[in-house]
Amino acid sequence: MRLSVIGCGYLGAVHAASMAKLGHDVVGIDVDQAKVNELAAGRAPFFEPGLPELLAESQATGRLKFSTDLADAAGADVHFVCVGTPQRKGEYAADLRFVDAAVAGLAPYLKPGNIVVGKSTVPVGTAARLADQLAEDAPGAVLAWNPEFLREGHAVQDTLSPDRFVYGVPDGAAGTAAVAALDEVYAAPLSTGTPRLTVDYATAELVKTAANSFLATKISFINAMAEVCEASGADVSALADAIGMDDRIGRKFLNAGVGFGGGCLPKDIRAFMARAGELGADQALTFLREVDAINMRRRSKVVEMTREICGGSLMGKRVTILGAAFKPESDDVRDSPALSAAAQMQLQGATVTVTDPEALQNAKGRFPELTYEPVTENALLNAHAVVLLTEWKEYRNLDPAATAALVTDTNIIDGRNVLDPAAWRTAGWTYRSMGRP
Ligand SMILES: NC(=O)c1ccc[n+]([C@@H]2O[C@H](COP(=O)([O-])OP(=O)(O)OC[C@H]3O[C@@H](n4cnc5c(N)ncnc54)[C@H](O)[C@@H]3O)[C@@H](O)[C@H]2O)c1
Ligand SMILES: O=c1ccn([C@@H]2O[C@H](COP(=O)(O)OP(=O)(O)O[C@H]3O[C@H](CO)[C@@H](O)[C@H](O)[C@H]3O)[C@@H](O)[C@H]2O)c(=O)[nH]1
Repeated sequence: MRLSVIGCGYLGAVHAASMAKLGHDVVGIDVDQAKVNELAAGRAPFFEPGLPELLAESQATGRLKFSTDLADAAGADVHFVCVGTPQRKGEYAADLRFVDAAVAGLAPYLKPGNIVVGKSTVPVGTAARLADQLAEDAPGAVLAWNPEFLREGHAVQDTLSPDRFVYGVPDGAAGTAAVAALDEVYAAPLSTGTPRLTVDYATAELVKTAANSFLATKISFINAMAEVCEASGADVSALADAIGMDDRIGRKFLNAGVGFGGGCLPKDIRAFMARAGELGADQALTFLREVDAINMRRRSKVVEMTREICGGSLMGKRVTILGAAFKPESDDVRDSPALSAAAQMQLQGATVTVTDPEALQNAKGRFPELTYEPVTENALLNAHAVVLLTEWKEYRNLDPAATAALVTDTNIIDGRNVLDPAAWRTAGWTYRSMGRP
């Protein structure tokens, strides 16, 4: 099939390359010329394991092209909308300008029977509004909403072998046509038995925001337990292991620490609260306000712990932060707990050096006031405190004795509960973690 993918960021670039891998002819469109140049040259404009190989492979077949000109999307049968829906400045609500612009820009190039497929995460009600707009601007084109559940760091695998497909489609013949088109696009993964659910627009939109809200709630639940563990001397990791053995609960997403960040969970729970308010259902989601508050408290908590381990003040202290990305295997620093805590420490008078294997360039753009050092050993030199905030493998595998030889004071805070407390203490470190004694 001929496909277009509008918006080639973390979602769209992986989607475009993966669809070409499935055998489709794909054109990826983005307004960012630098990003398109990189992609067109076969290079990934961000770090995502497996994406460079996929880009090279798909481009060698001639089935994957990139452009900044929406006119190049003309001729495609199915158009995927993958543009950003960030949090609006100073508000909780999602900024839908990019989605609106993408759909409006696409309309003149659509032919009757073309399918426009929204993949961006949007507030419930957006698809119905866009379908009305398309009915006027591009009669005969059909809108579907097909939310995406990929995780950064696993994006290629999640796209090619998802847990499920969710199709939000209109009633009647238009819906049948949209389902048939999406089934053809995803024929290969569907043939392996991947479940596929066909629902209305509102349900499809809500499946996505509900899933992210559930994941955020699970993380904040365990972080709330970590607060109680900190007050009582219990061990949150042992607690998570024990409750996670109950199949009804499950161990995944019960890792306590500095909390969740990224371009999805924080903004999605906020946009969901804002939308529920507009719908008069805000009471239903007041718990998400608490989920957000618990999460933000963890960032302040790690700053407080660093202050304590440094003797009560950060003034004049050298602090090394291990990790800048919001999670390992990603260079994404959007709403990164690590950088947020680092900036708070710097404001309290510390000289903060941040290291990360992939995210330093992005981090510099967001927090130019911090010091960045790509080589872990150099970043550790003469530190008064080391704070692990993104659990990259190389930080999990640090040798406590060798690390002790680099620093001024052997103080470490494990903000992701991934180090072995006994090994670090034996090597002479004052070791503290979040929710573990
Ligand atoms: N990142 C993820 O892991 C992930 C997973 C599932 C869903 N989502 C959702 O997918 C959407 C995109 O997220 P992302 O992380 O890829 O964002 P991103 O910021 O990395 O990418 C968005 C891209 O859209 C481009 N763009 C903006 N307006 C455009 C227009 N009018 N025409 C063409 N391109 C345009 C931008 O230049 C940018 O490259 C969001 O709604 C997000 O919530 C993201
Ligand atoms: O037990 C855990 C698990 C995760 N995290 C943190 O939670 C954040 C989000 O992690 P993850 O969900 O793995 O990353 P994303 O790539 O943001 O993926 C989420 O957001 C995407 C965009 O909507 C969805 O598609 C995915 O399904 C959803 O998992 C990160 O900061 C993690 O460090 C924890 O603190 N504890």
